Amino acid sequence: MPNITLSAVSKSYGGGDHAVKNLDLVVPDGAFMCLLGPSGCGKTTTLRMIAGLEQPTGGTIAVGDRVLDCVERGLYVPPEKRGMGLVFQNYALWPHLSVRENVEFGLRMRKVPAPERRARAEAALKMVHVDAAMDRYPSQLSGGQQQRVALARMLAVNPSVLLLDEPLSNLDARLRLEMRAELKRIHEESGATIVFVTHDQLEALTMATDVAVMSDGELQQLAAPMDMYARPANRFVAEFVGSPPMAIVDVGPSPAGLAGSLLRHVESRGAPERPGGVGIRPEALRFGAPPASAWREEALVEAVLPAGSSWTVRLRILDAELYALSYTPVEAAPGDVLTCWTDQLHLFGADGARMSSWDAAEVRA
Ligand SMILES: Nc1ncnc2c1ncn2[C@@H]1O[C@H](COP(=O)(O)OP(=O)(O)OP(=O)(O)O)[C@@H](O)[C@H]1O
Repeated sequence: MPNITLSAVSKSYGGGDHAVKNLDLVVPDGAFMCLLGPSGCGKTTTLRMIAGLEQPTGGTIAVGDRVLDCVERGLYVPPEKRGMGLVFQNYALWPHLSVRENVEFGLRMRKVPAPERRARAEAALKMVHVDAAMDRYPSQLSGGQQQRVALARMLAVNPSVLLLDEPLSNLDARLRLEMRAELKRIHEESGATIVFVTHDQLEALTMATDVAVMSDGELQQLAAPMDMYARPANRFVAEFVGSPPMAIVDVGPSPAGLAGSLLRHVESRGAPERPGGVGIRPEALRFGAPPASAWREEALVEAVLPAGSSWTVRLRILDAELYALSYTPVEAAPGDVLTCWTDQLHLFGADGARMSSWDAAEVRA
């Protein structure tokens, strides 16, 4: 299936505020795209518009050359004619049908002959590893198994586009982890295009090939997950993606303390413009002997929080409190003073946008 293209898509409910504003988005064929953002940012509305469950109030949605929605031309293709599979947060399995019958249901509706139906249902259940429970009823399955059956039901129909709205939200932490790996495998094996809605940045980073971050109905950044993590396009994305989040130090008109120290450093490193904010990821804050090009300061250790495989350290640096995240043991105690440094600073302009000229300057340096 070709790309899904949203052009200047808007949606307002009942003439109120826009849930989605002027959205331009291309979902490439075969992509695993996550729509990521906080509650109410418009991601579910976007997914429902792609599915045809909501009609946009402005713009165009197309798959390749086939226009599915065009507000200007009064064009709208209903969900059942879009050839897309849907799984929503509250997946409903028929309680009186066995697992196999549940998966065959959609195929029966499409009048697929019985032997083929059976074979496709079994193949889909194998793909999600629930084939051993084929003759059980939903009430005899765990939540995770039920979730997989819902996925199998969708996969059996063989859609080239899968639309998933927080499908892992009812699962416990261990199952979520397992299902992330499963979904990634299913994506690779099926070759389907997946659009996945989540507010969980870890889910987006671990599974997606492309992440679209939304806020307040608007697209903030569209990028491959690790590119987004390394080079967030603006302060919103920088603070939303990453845990613990990036600290962004405001640089006012007469910066003192930590802001002053950071500003002096970036100016000495040839920052092309004066930033409005300087961001530091906790794991980019290091201890010990810094390289000559790094920013450095003395830091007072306030607390050390070991968590098995990582150590979070709360530091006071000049007038500010920052968190450092280390994946090697931190042998320090409250009251100790350490030299901390980083060579990975993120600069944002007064408007909050990333100063990519700084990234380029850093690469040259
Ligand atoms: N049927 C509706 N009628 C009126 N307003 C709606 C409707 N559906 C969504 N909205 C509003 O549109 C905005 C976007 O909602 P949407 O559900 O798309 O966000 P979301 O990012 O998916 O949030 P969540 O993660 O909480 O589901 C919100 O302000 C919401 O209140």
